[in-house]
Amino acid sequence: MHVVELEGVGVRVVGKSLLDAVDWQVDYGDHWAILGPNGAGKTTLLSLASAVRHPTEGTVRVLGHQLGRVDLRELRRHIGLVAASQRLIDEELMEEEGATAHTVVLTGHTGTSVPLWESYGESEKERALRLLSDLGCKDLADRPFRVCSQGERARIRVARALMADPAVLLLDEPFAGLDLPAREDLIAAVEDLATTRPVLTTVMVTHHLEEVPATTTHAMLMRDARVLSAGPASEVLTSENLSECFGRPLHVDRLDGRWYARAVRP
Ligand SMILES: Nc1ncnc2c1ncn2[C@@H]1O[C@H](COP(=O)(O)OP(=O)(O)OP(=O)(O)O)[C@@H](O)[C@H]1O
Repeated sequence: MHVVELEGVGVRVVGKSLLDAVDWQVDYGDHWAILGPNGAGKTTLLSLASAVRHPTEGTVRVLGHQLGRVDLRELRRHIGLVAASQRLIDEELMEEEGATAHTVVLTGHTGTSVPLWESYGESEKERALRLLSDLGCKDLADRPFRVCSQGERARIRVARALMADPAVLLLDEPFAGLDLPAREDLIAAVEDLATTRPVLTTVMVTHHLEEVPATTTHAMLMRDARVLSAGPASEVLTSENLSECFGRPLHVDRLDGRWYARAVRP
């Protein structure tokens, strides 16, 4: 069984194809990075993998369950999603209520945007603290989420997503708006997760090759609603493939396991 499996998948809205003829398999313990220009279809792909939407055609299976034949809410309990689009809905309430970072992580246990205190025992409270510590933000436990920096919030969000002990963690542009140290802290935290949780599968959407963690095992390049290339990261993230994907000559370097891209000068 695959964690995520797409066969001949298309997603269409009136007059527009958001995904076209996509085949994809994610296995347990894989760490995928998905790259592509704006509008390529990356977020649409994640919305299928996170059981948020159905395909217009083809088959999507997540954790062995075919979308369309399963209770999506039940399935979503096993999927950790950190997406910019969720932020406004989930976090505004908690900010207004003055919730601490620890409380925000606890709400991941119930999958709610307000804390349900009767559902949290000592073991959940300790687990939330441990997750904050795993993400390198132990000292933030009692700090109001409202005052946490963007970089701290990004790591708290990952801790919250892990609170439900998901089989797969989906990260949609987790580095958006982070400065360099905050970006590097989050990359280090994601790399640590790959070491400390070998069975956790991750899929990350990002715009920048520099943000791809060294622990990434597989990559997909998307363009115009289609998959341009997908497979082992070292085979996919080449100068030739990246140049085709972003539509200009790029040179790709690899250093200490990370990837870097720059434009080829004429
Ligand atoms: N409901 C919709 N109706 C019409 N067009 C849509 C709809 N949802 C998405 N799109 C369009 O489909 C395309 C793919 O969107 P998607 O968000 O998947 O791209 P993306 O690769 O994540 O882009 P970005 O890097 O800019 O976030 C975009 O051009 C977007 O405007």
